[in-house]
Amino acid sequence: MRVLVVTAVPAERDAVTRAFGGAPETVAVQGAEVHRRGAFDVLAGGAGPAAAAAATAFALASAPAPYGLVVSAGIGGAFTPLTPLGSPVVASDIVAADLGAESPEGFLPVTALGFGRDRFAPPPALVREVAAAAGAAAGPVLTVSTATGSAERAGALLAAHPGALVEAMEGFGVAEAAARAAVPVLELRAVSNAVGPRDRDAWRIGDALVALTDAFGKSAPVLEGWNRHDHRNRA
Ligand SMILES: O=C(O)c1cccc(C(=O)CC[C@H]2O[C@@H](n3cnc4c(=O)[nH]cnc43)[C@H](O)[C@@H]2O)c1
Repeated sequence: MRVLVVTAVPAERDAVTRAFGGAPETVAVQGAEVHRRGAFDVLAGGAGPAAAAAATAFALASAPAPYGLVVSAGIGGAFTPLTPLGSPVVASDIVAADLGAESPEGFLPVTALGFGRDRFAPPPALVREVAAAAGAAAGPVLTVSTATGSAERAGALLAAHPGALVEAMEGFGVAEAAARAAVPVLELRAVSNAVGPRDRDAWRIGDALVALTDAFGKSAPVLEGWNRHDHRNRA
């Protein structure tokens, strides 16, 4: 089965392809470049949910053979010390954390406004298998358009989304595009920083990219072998 992996930046894309060894083949697609290695096509689609959705939609629509799975991958910020720097996290839910409206009573998700959707659920059995293979924690991963930079904002996000493990900026965009193509989605992140007061010097991007490579190396057989029609893979 073919797997499309979408990252934000080339450094994350290269961390993913390193997991498969050797040099990837480079294939031009509309608006981007896919790095192909075996069953995996890896694409740096840009930062933020809009760029991620556009890149994923183009890649899905222009693929010569259909993809069976789309994975949003990269580094991310952790809400809790339970997922320390350099640890992998797989999303049980991909949540649009700031898509909605403010109100005097707090944040209202877009669904409370009567339209759209605010989350996607990857196949639970796939989440379990990837978490076990990669040694990853599983839990909600938030998609934000603005990276959190204060303790107040971190607290507000956790109040609105209890149990959130990580925030990043692309998962929900990738998931929207995948859903429209009726392809299952997964999000796999490696923790580069703690969510809270902005301290870019404290980000451990190198360690997170190494962890991302390791997580993909361990998950690749599960991802490649995933078959959503196989009864063993159902929730
Ligand atoms: O400067 C570099 O070498 C470098 C290498 C790889 C990645 C980066 C990024 O800046 C990636 C941006 C990407 O990371 C996600 N991210 C990471 N931490 C957070 C966070 O605390 N809040 C939100 N997003 C985060 C996000 O998906 C960005 O698109 C730099």
